[in-house]
Amino acid sequence: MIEAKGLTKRYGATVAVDNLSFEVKPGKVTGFLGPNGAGKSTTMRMILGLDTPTSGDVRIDGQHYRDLHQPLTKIGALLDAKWVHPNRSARAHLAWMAASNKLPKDRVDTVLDMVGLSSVANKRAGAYSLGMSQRLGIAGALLGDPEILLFDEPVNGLDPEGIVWIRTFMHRLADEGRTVLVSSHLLSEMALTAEELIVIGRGKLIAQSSTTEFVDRASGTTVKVRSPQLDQFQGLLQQHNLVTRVEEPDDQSKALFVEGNVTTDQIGELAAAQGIVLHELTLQRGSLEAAFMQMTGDSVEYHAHEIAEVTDVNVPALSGTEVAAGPKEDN
Ligand SMILES: Nc1ncnc2c1ncn2[C@@H]1O[C@H](COP(=O)(O)OP(=O)(O)OP(=O)(O)O)[C@@H](O)[C@H]1O
Repeated sequence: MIEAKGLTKRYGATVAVDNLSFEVKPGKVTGFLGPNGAGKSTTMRMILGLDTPTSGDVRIDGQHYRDLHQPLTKIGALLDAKWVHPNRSARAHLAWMAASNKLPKDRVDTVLDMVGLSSVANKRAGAYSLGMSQRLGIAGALLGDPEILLFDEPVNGLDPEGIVWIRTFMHRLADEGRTVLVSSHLLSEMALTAEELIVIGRGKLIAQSSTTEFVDRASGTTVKVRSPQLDQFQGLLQQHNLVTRVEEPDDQSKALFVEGNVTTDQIGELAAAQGIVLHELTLQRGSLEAAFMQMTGDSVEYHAHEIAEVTDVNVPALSGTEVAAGPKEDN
């Protein structure tokens, strides 16, 4: 488990991470979400002892990174996929990492096989595509067979096949009981990958919950109903003070949507009590994008009009499936 308490990092006047407390538990993929500059990488660097907190604390199974006996056997990380000498082969790079951490040599071939790089293991890493480099970075993280894994933006720049591979791989690692923390600003991808979420904006915690709870809490649920007695049923639901709307998509029959976080059980029982025939009864969840916008809606309005005075949590608006990036300050 990773546990952060009041974690804070300042760079001069910039507060990169602001009194952040969270827990990352084993057996699940936890998504670490936030726009560019939110403080995700800084937090990961502090977990790994690469940056020192200005105040607060982060521990790995109760210990600071610096106090771990053989750190790579406890926690592995992919922070920067291009952090490999370009003239070294993947095998040589991993062999060097294994030797410098006193890890058994045979782990090199094991992890190359796990990430599907065995057939290109002797090629120069400098000639690798971004997808191959990400796989090599993941192999390095797995070298010590650690219980805890950190991946900073592992799917950035990957093609759809690479994205699906990484998603499936993360799920496998979590199913093996490992603690997996993955940062990303690709919300639609995180909705598929992460069971748990830690959402931050401007260094502060916005939410920590399961992905489902985050989406349901922020954007609510709707029940979709299709029925040959739709008008009659709509009237009945309105008598129960339920908010409904009817939609008629081109390719499907008319459907009724019941708002207000009602359950399919409630709607099904109302229909049964009146002998209404149902052809469909489905719970519809909002998207993670919609939830994120809802959670940060006030800030977005504020952002649009008074950007110069923003001092509190303020996550910029979203564009497509990504959290929009504000101008990043120089490091
Ligand atoms: N070494 C540094 N010196 C000064 N400022 C820094 C330094 N590292 C990070 N920052 C600033 O701290 C803030 C958080 O940056 P960080 O890279 O942790 O965010 P992030 O959420 O990982 O963003 P991205 O998605 O772009 O990787 C930003 O304002 C950034 O400019």
